[in-house]
This record gives sequence, structure tokens and C-alpha cells, in this order.
Amino acid sequence: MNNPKIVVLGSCSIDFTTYAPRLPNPGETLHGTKFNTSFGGKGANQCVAAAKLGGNTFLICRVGDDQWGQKYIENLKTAGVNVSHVYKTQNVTTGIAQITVAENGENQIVIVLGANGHLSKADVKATEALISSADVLIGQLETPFETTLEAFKINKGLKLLNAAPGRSDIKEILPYCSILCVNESEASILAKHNVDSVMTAAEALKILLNLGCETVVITLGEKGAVYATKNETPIHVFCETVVPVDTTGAGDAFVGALATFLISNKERPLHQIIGAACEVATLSVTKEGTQTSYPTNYIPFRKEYHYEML
Ligand SMILES: Nc1ncnc2c1ncn2[C@@H]1O[C@H](COP(=O)(O)OP(=O)(O)OP(=O)(O)O)[C@@H](O)[C@H]1O
Repeated sequence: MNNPKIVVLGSCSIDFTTYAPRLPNPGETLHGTKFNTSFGGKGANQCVAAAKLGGNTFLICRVGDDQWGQKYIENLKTAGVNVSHVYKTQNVTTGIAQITVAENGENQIVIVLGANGHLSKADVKATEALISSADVLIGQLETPFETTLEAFKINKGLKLLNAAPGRSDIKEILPYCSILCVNESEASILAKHNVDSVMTAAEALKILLNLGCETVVITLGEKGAVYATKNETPIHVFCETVVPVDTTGAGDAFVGALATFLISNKERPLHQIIGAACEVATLSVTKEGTQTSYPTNYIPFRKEYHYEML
């Protein structure tokens, strides 16, 4: 049997992070204490998380024709991602995020979409054979929405939408989603209902299911995740208590792991699959960095994942 295909359509960007005693005022130049460059972008993060778990992964994305585009492709190859559908856009930069982190934890972020903004419906057409045959197709909202919508319309497998960053104007795609996965703030924006606890998340699940998705998952940081499928009781899946070192990209680890276990363990109940995805995401918060914090050699289902019906 062919190894099931995980296809991610989405963003990749480079994070340039400076650390400083405080955030600079307008017009001010400050001495920073540390500088760090890392590979990010939700699409690439999710694809790398799945690849590190042994998934047969393909990333459809655009990088610029600058040094960062080429470096990003090398990074993806090292992680085991198939890069034959990573395209270079001429005369455009690779997407970047310029981040300043102050000692008190405040940050300032400027994002330049660059090549990510050029991922188009024509790219979906060019990769139609791959998209339509994907066992699971993952999309997010860091690349043009109409491109993701087009891809979701043609895929015949499982479609997993991570509706991040949060937006409320994406209802058209929801009936095409097998699974919608959001965090608390994204759920609040989309459901127009404040989500800050397990109970309010369960209320938002109902609202989101009524918008047309088959299954909705809301991740809740250290509280794990809640999920529901139409006409079924919502379930809260717990995660382990750990001392977090860096939670950046935990949501992406969760999505990549969820996709991987959904297709490699089809016979398992969803609460176990979500439990394993939580475990992977929780492991990632115990290490610094984003893609570098995602586990390799992880074996799921070695233990019982605790859950409760709501
Ligand atoms: N402090 C924590 N302790 C244990 N697990 C955590 C913690 N924070 C996150 N996780 C794990 O990561 C998953 C996703 O976390 P969260 O809901 O914070 O996503 P997110 O807000 O999209 O994350 P980020 O924006 O940082 O990538 C959780 O369901 C949980 O399994």
C-alpha cells in the first residue's frame, strides 16, 4: 500500500528575533542583547511537525528568489519534506517576521508576506493532481484565502483547516472542512463567542459546528483540547502538566500531529488521536524554538490519554 500523503498548502517565513531590555520608542535605536534567525510560517511548521513524526509530507508554498528562499528549501529537505512543489517567485522576498522581544516579555512584530502573498489559484491548478489525491490536506490563513478555498474544493480526502490567524470572514470554506482546528482566540473571533475556559469552548463548538464543519477542535494551551462532531457529546482531552520553556508553534505541532495520526491510525477513536496530538504539542513546549522543538522518534498511544465527556 502507498504511504498516505499529507499535503500542506500554506506559508513559510523566516523569523528574525532581537531581544532587548525594552521595546524601542519611535525613532529610537536601542542596543539589543541577542539575535536569532529561525524557520517559521504556519504551513511549513505544520508540515515539518508531520514529517518529523514520519509522515509522507508535501508542502505547496512560495518562497522568494533571495538567499532565504533557498535556505528554507534546504531546511525543509533536511526535515524530510517533499519540496517538489515549493515554488520561487521572482523579484519578491521570502516572507519574514521581524520580532523584538523585551525583557518583560512584551513584543513588537512586523510581518512582510512577501512570496506567501503570491500563492495563487494558478498554483492550485498546477498541483491539482497532488491536491486531489492527498489523504489529508492542511490549510491555514497566512496565504490568500481564495487559494486555500480552491484547494479544499478539489481534495477528496480529509481536509483540515487551521483557521489561524483568527478571522471571521471565512464561512464559505467551512462546509468543505472535515476538521476545523482553532485556538481560544481564533475560536472567539470565528464563533463571535468569548472562549476562555473548557465550558465556553464547548459552547463555541456548537456554534462552529452549525457553520457547517464535520468536526471542530479547539486547543486550550495547558488545558489540552476540546472537540465535537455533529450530534455528538463534546469531549475534553487533557494534556500533561509541564514547565513550559517556549510555547511558540505549539498549535502548529498539534495540527501536524493530528493530521499524521488521523491517517496512520484510522481505527482509533478521535479522543485518542487528539490525546496523542496534545502529547506531541506538549513535548514541543518543553524545548526552545519552533520547528527545532518538534519531536522525532515519537511513538503515539503508549499510554492512556485522559478525557471527559462534557
Ligand atoms: N503550557 C502548556 N503546557 C502543556 N501543553 C501545552 C502548553 N501550551 C500548549 N500546550 C499544548 O499545545 C497545544 C496547542 O496549544 P495552544 O492552544 O496554546 O495553541 P496556540 O495558541 O495555537 O499555540 P501557539 O500560538 O503558541 O502556536 C495544546 O492543546 C497543548 O497540547
